[in-house]
Amino acid sequence: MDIPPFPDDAPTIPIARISYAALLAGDTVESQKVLTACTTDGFFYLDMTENASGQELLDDAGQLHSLSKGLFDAPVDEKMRYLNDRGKSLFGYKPTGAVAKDHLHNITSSRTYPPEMTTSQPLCRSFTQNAHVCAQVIMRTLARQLHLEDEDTFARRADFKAPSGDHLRLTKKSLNPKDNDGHTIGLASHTDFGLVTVLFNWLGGLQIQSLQPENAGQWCFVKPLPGHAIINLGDAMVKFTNGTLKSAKHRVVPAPGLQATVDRYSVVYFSRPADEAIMEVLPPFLGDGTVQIGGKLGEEGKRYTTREWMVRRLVQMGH
Ligand SMILES: O=C(O)CCC(=O)C(=O)O
Ligand SMILES: [Fe+2]
Repeated sequence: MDIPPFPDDAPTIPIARISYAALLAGDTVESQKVLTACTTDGFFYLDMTENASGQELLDDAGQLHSLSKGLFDAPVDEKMRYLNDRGKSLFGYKPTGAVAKDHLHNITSSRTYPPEMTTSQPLCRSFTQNAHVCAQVIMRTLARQLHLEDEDTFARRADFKAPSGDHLRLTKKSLNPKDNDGHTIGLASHTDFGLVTVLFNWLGGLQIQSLQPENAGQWCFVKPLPGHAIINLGDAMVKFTNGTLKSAKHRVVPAPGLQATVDRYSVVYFSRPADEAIMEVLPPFLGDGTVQIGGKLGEEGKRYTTREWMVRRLVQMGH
């Protein structure tokens, strides 16, 4: 891939670098790094190059990157045929496109996707399957590190075969010279809603807020690292653990330096609890019974299923 270099002088955050192969092997030092990352920055790099399923995920992400270029280059009226049903569904075309795990794997009935997407179904299936496994490996690692009796406490709530809001999202952001003014935000500050997000991008632009004393609170870039995915947790993990784990705020701004002159794509898998899973603090985190974190909905006292909760979050975010 021919992309301009990430500039040396752009402020970056040195998030942890963790080996996927080591997590799969149950390495305790690497596993501890996951828990530390998920209680501090909320983001970490996962090295995908040392094991077969990681490498496959990396290769599939590269192919989806190429596929994205074709999909987004289609004329607008062609793309509008696959328009997302705003406010009702996550899937279909909008300036960002998304494909449901459930549609790809015949878990629920599908919708119309562009022909390129249909012919690439094996690729999308393989990517979503491997990304789901990766998300569950992170969830099991966290459960073990938190000394939960059941290491599937989180992962079980993300049963692959159960209908859920899990999806693959392909995004493209084109250069708009007037955006490159140092102020424009491509994707406003937000936290992801779900369990674990597995992100691949090739250009800078993603930012999180620094925790380093010398520049605390400053938005700094998460510089893309070849061969690595970027992993972060969503609000469902915060809710389940009563605030023990963190879903960090992040945003996307134009890529720094010369990188701003080329189109920016990202390939993301969002894992979420199954639609029917109850969004509540799990017993090991109840402590003296005080719910620390009510989510962002002021929902104290009401039990929502994940589907209800996600719909409310979508409305809240103006989707
Ligand atoms: O494009 C990126 O690097 C991040 C995208 C993101 O945060 C999101 O889609 O939720
Ligand atoms: Fe996000």
